[in-house]
Amino acid sequence: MGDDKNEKPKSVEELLKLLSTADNDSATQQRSTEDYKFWKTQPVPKLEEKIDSEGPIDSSKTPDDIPDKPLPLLPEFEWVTVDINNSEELEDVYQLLYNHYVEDSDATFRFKYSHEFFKWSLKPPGWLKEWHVGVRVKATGKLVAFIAAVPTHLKLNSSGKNIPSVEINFLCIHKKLRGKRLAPVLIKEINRRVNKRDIWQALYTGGVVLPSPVSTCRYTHRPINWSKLYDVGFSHLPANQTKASMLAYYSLPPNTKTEGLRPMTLKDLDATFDLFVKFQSRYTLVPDYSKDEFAHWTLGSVDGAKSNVIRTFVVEDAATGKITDFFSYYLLPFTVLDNPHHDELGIAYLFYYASESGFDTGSKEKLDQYKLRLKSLINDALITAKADDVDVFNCLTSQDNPLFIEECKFGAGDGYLNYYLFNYKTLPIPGGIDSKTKEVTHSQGSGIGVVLF
Ligand SMILES: CCCCCCCCCCCCCC(=O)SCCNC(=O)CCNC(=O)[C@H](O)C(C)(C)COP(=O)(O)OP(=O)(O)OC[C@H]1O[C@@H](n2cnc3c(N)ncnc32)[C@H](O)[C@@H]1OP(=O)(O)O
Repeated sequence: MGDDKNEKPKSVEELLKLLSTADNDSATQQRSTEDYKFWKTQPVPKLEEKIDSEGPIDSSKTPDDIPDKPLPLLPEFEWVTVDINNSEELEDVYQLLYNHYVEDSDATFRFKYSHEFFKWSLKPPGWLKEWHVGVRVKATGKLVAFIAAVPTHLKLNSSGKNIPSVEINFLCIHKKLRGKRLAPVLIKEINRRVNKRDIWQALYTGGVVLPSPVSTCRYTHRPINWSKLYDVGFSHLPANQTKASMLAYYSLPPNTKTEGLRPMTLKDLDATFDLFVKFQSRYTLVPDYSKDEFAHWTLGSVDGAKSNVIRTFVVEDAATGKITDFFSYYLLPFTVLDNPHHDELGIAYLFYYASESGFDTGSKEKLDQYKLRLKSLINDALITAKADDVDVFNCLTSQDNPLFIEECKFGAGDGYLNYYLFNYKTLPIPGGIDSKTKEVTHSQGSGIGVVLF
């Protein structure tokens, strides 16, 4: 965690880094597109390319041009469509990801995806079963690889283009099958299935540097339960501090401060959606959600049942009844292995938010007012997250996050997240960090207005 240079982040940070940066080292950085055996064959911009115009890279195909059958696998494996409505099949995905997705080198922490988390992230409105693609061992039925697409529309506010797309996520191969070029086969298969539905663009993120990121954001972390983070080895005690001083520094008031703050309900949907749509125009790359999609992503379900994965709060003006602000975050804990005191770490990730105070930030005075409002809202998010047993609150340098990161005591981590568009060229989008030093640019936000898991 970067709030103190003396802290030496260990396993949790390492885990996030694996998810977010993987081989973000200088050796990888120096690869040219020609070194990417698979990616150099795909419709993505080259690393060396200077982009001067925006638009699809290959727009020559129709669904009829796309093969009806997947590429062949080795005879002992078979393609499957995973039915996540079937609890046994969902459990297969859970087990594959739990055991093989991302792990720190000590195997101390693992992402604790839940069935509910998968249902939320893999079943937004318009989801298709055939886009949950697996590879099973024919003899045993064991699921050994997975990749998923969910439908979305992306909007590039730079050009006003609306792009029917998918988000690709949860690419995972069993550890024993790594390095065997199965990933390109999975990517081609999900591409085939998506193309068959006449969709030709995709958004995906990753730590790996591939041809070619449209933006790069950095992870930042805000300790909430510092002593627990210290106990499990996430936070370290800086030489010039005491445990008491660290606890005092990260302590939070018991109650939220914003007047009219309360959990969002279905009856807030119309007003919150309008606020969101208007607010999102400040970023370059945003999801163009329908109201149904927005309801799914902010409420989890529209049947009134409390979600265990997504929290959304609105601010209602007492005098006018108007929704003036909202924020949301999702919960994705870590399992802590082999620790005598703790078996779980509560983790929240900032998701979407909006504030009327962001509509006019033209003057310094207005910008300062907006920054103050953001600080106050995010502090309240930390307080509500604490009540949900969250131990650390993470956010990227996407959206306007750099405007409150320092003020709200988030520390810059080692993890970077690259954003990619498949089959679409666009000018580079600022990711809230300096392109050379990679430090958070506190004076301005980023152009990335979309959040993936
Ligand atoms: C229009 C619709 C389009 C749809 C498709 C849009 C594109 C979607 C793209 C996918 C977005 C996924 C978003 C997420 O889910 S990001 C999460 C990725 N998953 C993990 O990190 C989990 C743990 N790791 C694994 O399970 C494996 O290591 C994976 C599966 C990642 C690679 O397996 P393995 O280690 O056994 O490798 P290989 O021998 O089979 O294959 C090597 C080739 O694969 C390229 N590689 C490695 N990692 C990634 C990566 N994260 N994105 C894209 N490509 C990647 C690599 O550069 C090399 O190509 P090239 O260097 O030779 O060229």
